[in-house]
Formats: sequence, C-alpha cells, structure tokens
Amino acid sequence: MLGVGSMGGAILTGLRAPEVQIVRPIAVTTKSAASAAKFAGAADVTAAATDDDAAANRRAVAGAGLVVLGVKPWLIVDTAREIADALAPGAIVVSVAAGVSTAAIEAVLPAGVAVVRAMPNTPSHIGLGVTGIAAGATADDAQLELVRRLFETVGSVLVVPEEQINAVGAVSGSGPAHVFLFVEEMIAAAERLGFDAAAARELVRQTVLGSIELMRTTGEDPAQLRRNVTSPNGTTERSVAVLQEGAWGELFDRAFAANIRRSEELQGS
Ligand SMILES: NC(=O)C1=CN([C@@H]2O[C@H](COP(=O)(O)OP(=O)(O)OC[C@H]3O[C@@H](n4cnc5c(N)ncnc54)[C@H](O)[C@@H]3O)[C@@H](O)[C@H]2O)C=CC1
Ligand SMILES: O=C(O)[C@@H]1CCC=N1
Repeated sequence: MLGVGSMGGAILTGLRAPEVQIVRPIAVTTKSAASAAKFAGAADVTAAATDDDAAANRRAVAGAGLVVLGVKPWLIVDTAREIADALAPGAIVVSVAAGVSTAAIEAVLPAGVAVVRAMPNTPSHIGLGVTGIAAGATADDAQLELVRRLFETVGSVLVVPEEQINAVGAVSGSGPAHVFLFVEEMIAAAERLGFDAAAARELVRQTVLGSIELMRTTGEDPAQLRRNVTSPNGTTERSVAVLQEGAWGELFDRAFAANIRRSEELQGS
C-alpha cells in the first residue's frame, strides 16, 4: 500500500484485523520518515519512507499481487509510472484517488497488470465503510472479486461502472464530511440557543448517534423514522417545515455536482 494517510490508513486498519487472511507483513510506504516510524516494531506491517529511500515504492511492490495506491490524485500517475517495471506480472493495482481514470493509470503500466478504481470512505477505519469499485479495461471478474474482498474487510462494497465512480465519490466518498458538517451546524445552533459547548455537543452527538443506531437496528426507512418523531400539529412539524424551505434537494444536487466537477478537473491534473 503506497500512501497510508487518512484513507489508506483506514483501509490498512481493516486489513490488520487478525481474522483477515492475507499474506503478512503488509508492505506500506509513506512520504515522511516520521509517518513510517509509527509502524516500527509492528510484526504485521513493514513501512518505508520515500524521503529516506527513493526506491521505497518500487521495493514495496516487488512480488505483491495487490497494490493499493493511496496517494493524492495528482501523484497517482507518477507513482504508477515509478513502480511500473517493479510490478509482478499479473499484479492488480487499485487506485483510491478521486478523479483519476483507470485508463490514465493503465497507460503507464505494462500489459498484464490490471487496474481497478475504488472510492472508499473513512468509516472504513472502524469497519463501517462503503466502497464503490470499478474495473479498468483489463481487470477480469476474478481480479475484481479479489478487490471486492479487500474492501469488504472494512465495510460494504458496490461494483459500479467507472462512469459512476465520481458520483460515488460525491455521495459516499465525501459523504462523511457532509454528515459532520451537518453535526457541526447543529451544535453551533444549539450554542446560539444558550447551551454551553459541552452541553450542545452532548445533545447533538447523542441525538445523531442514537438516530443512526435506530436506523441501523430497525432497518426502517428514514422517512418513516422521521414521521415517528413528527407528531401531527406538534413541534417537529414546524422545524421540519422550515428546514424543507431550505430546498435541501436542490442544495444536495448542487453540492454533488460541484464535487463531481472537481473529480473531472482532477482527471486532467
Ligand atoms: N480522505 C478521504 O476521505 C478519501 C480519500 N480518497 C483518496 O485517497 C487518496 C489519499 O487521500 P488522503 O488519505 O486523504 O490523503 P493523505 O494526505 O492523508 O495521505 C496521503 C499519503 O500519501 C503519502 N505519500 C505522499 N507521497 C508519497 C509517495 N511518493 N509515495 C508513497 N506515499 C506517499 C503521505 O505520506 C500520506 O501518508 C487521495 O487520492 C484521495 O482522493 C478517497 C476516498 C476518501
Ligand atoms: O476530498 C477529496 O478529494 C477526497 C476524495 C473523497 C473524499 N476525500
């Protein structure tokens, strides 16, 4: 795994679970020595920093069947180019980068190396991620299945056509940020009602955690769960009506469109 920051690190945490059957140690690389040092003494991971060893990425992928590129989008093609002739024949290269197409990566890799694009999210850190995966031109069903199993170690997986991967990024890849923004705004509004920061945080955090857990454990439709709170002619009806005046549907359409536009720009970067 080349690059184990927020996203790569979350996937790595899932892969390190003892029940995951995988060849160990998992070879990872980071840019800085300080990041690599966090794995010092780990029996299941070997880490090397590209700042220390310019050949760290090439060494890490030697003999690997599955290589995950977890670097920033604008480094993906250069990183793929850098490791191209160190890859084992038949290796699968998975990119988690926003925007960058499988074709752009395939173009710098030797024939016989399969490329798969994945769009995971950070709840993968606790095994509750959701990842969209899409096969490149040469990845066959068995290779895609292996990548599915990789991401199933950290949550659920949806196979989508590559044209939809940017949309997966908007909905679930970036999704945790949208949820946290909602929580931040609710806390700030609670503070404006006069609650101190600790009380506002407790009221909102527990409401959000409890609501999500209710949705998970009951399996109920969110609209029904909302109706369960909304007494006819009660208080919720009034606040929900005000929120709906905010045209959330249109707001989300615009937010997702902006997100997808940025993925398209990153493709060209
Ligand atoms: N953060 C998120 O929620 C999500 C991120 N992604 C994608 O994941 C990728 C990484 O994003 P983050 O984890 O957020 O960034 P990050 O900055 O937290 O992690 C990037 C990692 O790459 C390492 N790195 C930099 N140059 C390197 C090199 N030449 N060789 C090896 N490692 C190198 C850095 O040390 C760092 O560990 C991006 O392409 C992004 O589009 C995809 C889905 C969600
Ligand atoms: O913000 C980003 O570009 C990355 C991709 C999806 C989530 N984080």
